[in-house]
Amino acid sequence: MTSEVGRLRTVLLHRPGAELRRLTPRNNDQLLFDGVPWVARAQEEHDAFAAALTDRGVEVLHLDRLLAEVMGVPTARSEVIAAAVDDPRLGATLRHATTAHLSDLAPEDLATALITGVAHDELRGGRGLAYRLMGRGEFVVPPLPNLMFTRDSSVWVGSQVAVTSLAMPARDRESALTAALYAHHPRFAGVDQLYGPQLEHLEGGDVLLLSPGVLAVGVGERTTAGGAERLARRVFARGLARTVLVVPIAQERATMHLDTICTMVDVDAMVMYPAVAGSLQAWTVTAGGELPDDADTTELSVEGPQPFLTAAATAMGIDRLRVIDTGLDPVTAEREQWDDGNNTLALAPRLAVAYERNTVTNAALEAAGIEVVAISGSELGSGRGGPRCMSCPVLREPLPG
Ligand SMILES: NC(=[NH2+])NCCC[C@H](N)C(=O)O
Repeated sequence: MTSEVGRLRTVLLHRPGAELRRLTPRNNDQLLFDGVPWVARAQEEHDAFAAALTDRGVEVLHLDRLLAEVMGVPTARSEVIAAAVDDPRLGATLRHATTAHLSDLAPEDLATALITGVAHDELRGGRGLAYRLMGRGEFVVPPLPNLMFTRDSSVWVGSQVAVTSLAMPARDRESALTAALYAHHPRFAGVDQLYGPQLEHLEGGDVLLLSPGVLAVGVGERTTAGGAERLARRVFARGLARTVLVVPIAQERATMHLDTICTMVDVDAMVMYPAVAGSLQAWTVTAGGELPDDADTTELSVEGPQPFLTAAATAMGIDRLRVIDTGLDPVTAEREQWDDGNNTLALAPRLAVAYERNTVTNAALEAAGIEVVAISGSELGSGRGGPRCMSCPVLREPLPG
């Protein structure tokens, strides 16, 4: 995969399940939701999203199904169980009981438990001090309600996949699941892994494939400069890119990832939040010398900063990157940015999935010649993620020419 807009062939989604039923007004902030979604409706919305993709010829892979399939593989099981109990809250006795509980589960039930979490009263054989002191509403293994944002836990560059290292404690275990999937599922046999969960923080929502050979990586609340640096070294050494634009973004919830501010909708066009369009800067990172065998020691050349739009056009070898604004006036723009108006998923050049609620932005896209496939996201949106966050493209057709 070398672009954000080549015709989408295969995508990894996760239909939200019982893990969303774990959200309460007491835990939703910590679990990174802005409310308590109506789960059945969120599932309907997600089904409609998946149908919009399959109707247009996209193969949809489901993370939970692949995970259930891979939970029959002993090494995959032990890796994800180890990650689930690697939690200092547990202590040795509870860790042991939890390991035993999970190890006894059939593949499908294990996959469910890893995603939905294990509540205090669901643990068979729970005992010991940590267990007895734990409140009834607490989780021995916390749920993963953000798993539906498959964009963040892995990202493909070319034919390789980067299993990411998620920054927020509520999400860091997600990449243990994607790591197991890519390492052990026959569907991904032979795929090289470009990154790993123990490395510097890096999330897929911050990685944009601007054009073949050119990546933009947002650095802010989630991805660190260290993460961007390691990814850059690795993509250069493996010949997957020649330029990485490192783009600092405000460290706040509204702009948690670069893809909350801008996404590609055509080979030379982005939808972008106008409040930042003028001030966004980029550091241009390229390989600084010979490419050694050990990717992590590649010299880097760092230039800039420069206005992002200028740096991007230069790196992409085009005169100008066209920008379509989110909203029209600043208030509408702020509202539609918050509701993921910028977070579109391109199915092909000039064809993108967007939330229907962002009517002003969608009209601007249509006026600019971008066909919008509108989906509803009233419940899905409470997790603050749109069509791009909810999808991990696995295969796109190369761009013509
Ligand atoms: N690529 C994205 N913009 N992902 C959105 C993730 C939303 C999720 N609730 C979080 O806070 O992590």
